[in-house]
Amino acid sequence: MLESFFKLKEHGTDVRTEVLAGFTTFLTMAYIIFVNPLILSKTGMDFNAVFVATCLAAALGCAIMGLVANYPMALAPGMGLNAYFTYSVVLGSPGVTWQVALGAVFLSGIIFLAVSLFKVREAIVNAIPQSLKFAISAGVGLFLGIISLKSAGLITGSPATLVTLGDIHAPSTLLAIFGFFLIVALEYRRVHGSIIIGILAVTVLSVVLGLSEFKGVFSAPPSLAPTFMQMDLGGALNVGLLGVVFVFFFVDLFDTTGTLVGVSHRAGLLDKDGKLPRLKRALMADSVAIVAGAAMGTSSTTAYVESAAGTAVGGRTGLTATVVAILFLVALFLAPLANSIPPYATAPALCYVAVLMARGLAEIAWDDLTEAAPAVVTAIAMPFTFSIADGIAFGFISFVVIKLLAGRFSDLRPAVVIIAALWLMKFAFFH
Ligand SMILES: Nc1ncnc2[nH]cnc12
Repeated sequence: MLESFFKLKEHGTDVRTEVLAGFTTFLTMAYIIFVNPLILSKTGMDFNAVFVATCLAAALGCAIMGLVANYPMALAPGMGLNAYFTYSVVLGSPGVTWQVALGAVFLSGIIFLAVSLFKVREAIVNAIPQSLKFAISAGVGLFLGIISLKSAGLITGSPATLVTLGDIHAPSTLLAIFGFFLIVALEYRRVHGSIIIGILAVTVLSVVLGLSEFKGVFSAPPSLAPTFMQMDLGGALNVGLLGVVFVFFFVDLFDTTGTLVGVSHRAGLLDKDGKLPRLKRALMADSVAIVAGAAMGTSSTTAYVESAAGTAVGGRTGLTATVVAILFLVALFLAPLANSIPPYATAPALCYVAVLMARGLAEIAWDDLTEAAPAVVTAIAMPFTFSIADGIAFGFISFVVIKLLAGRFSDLRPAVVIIAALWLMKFAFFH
């Protein structure tokens, strides 16, 4: 039955390989069930409810990806947008509650669903300059980088220089540094689950040193009630939040499309035209999980680059993603373990994901100043304004201005000029 449903033989794989691939991918991305609740609960959201929402949104996204799209790609609430949700949308904007932010995620998911079903998606993706696409993902990496350094205690605020070196003798900071080196070393040696091993190693040392409390491993799944159906759609429809909805939609569109195509390319799943044959279904898996995730209580779900770990050990079909979905359901029983993990144990994982995402910088056309300058502006503005949205805005505006000044009018697609003009108006009238 599995054979015919997932067309295993046709893809040159078997049940054993697919199950192994599912376990491998799950282990590389399971850190999100600990990291996501820690980040989102800073907004006042209930930690345990976010933990449950994270597991369920990931399980739903993976199940649709596996059973409907038949791809070995896993999904979960994405790093980057969870930080944007917390630090920029809720903590950074007076009056915006986490309920309103969830409403914005929900709306972005509906737009994503509509755009994926109709042909608009390709038009949008094709209209955005390559260098800005890579700069956005690299900038999100740098944004995660500054957050990780802050939560590790490695940097701190300074009235004279804005940021400065933190207390590098603090035991928690030293543990975070150790965790990062451990993850990089294990990853270099191709140990599966290196990120989760790093998080757990720091947690165990922290408990042994008496810095944090161990609250157990297993329990019945906690209640979802504190965040379930709490989103405020009316609040999110406020004109001042249109930019936020746009950023959730826009970043996820590039994040997911880029990841799906990148991982599929490496796994040999693209057709002879370099396209993903069932991309529409794959994007549907993501948009449904975004909408359901917002209703349950988490920021946007996205396709995970970590899926490459599973395809590297032979995962080729939706059975891999289905196994990941089942494992996320099993993870619902790990709430006490999630509650035992201190922020400085997840900081190394954030920093490692920053390393992965910064890779986009290599793809920028460095020899063309009119491409490189806006790309660098985009990427560095994200950590320094502490906002993915401002980074995107700076990127589009500087791209248009620089191309105009250089007389390179043919490089300017109407969509890019319109987006730049809208951001400029927002800065002029709403900031
Ligand atoms: N935003 C993201 N995009 C792709 N893969 C990820 N893994 C964790 N966060 C991710």
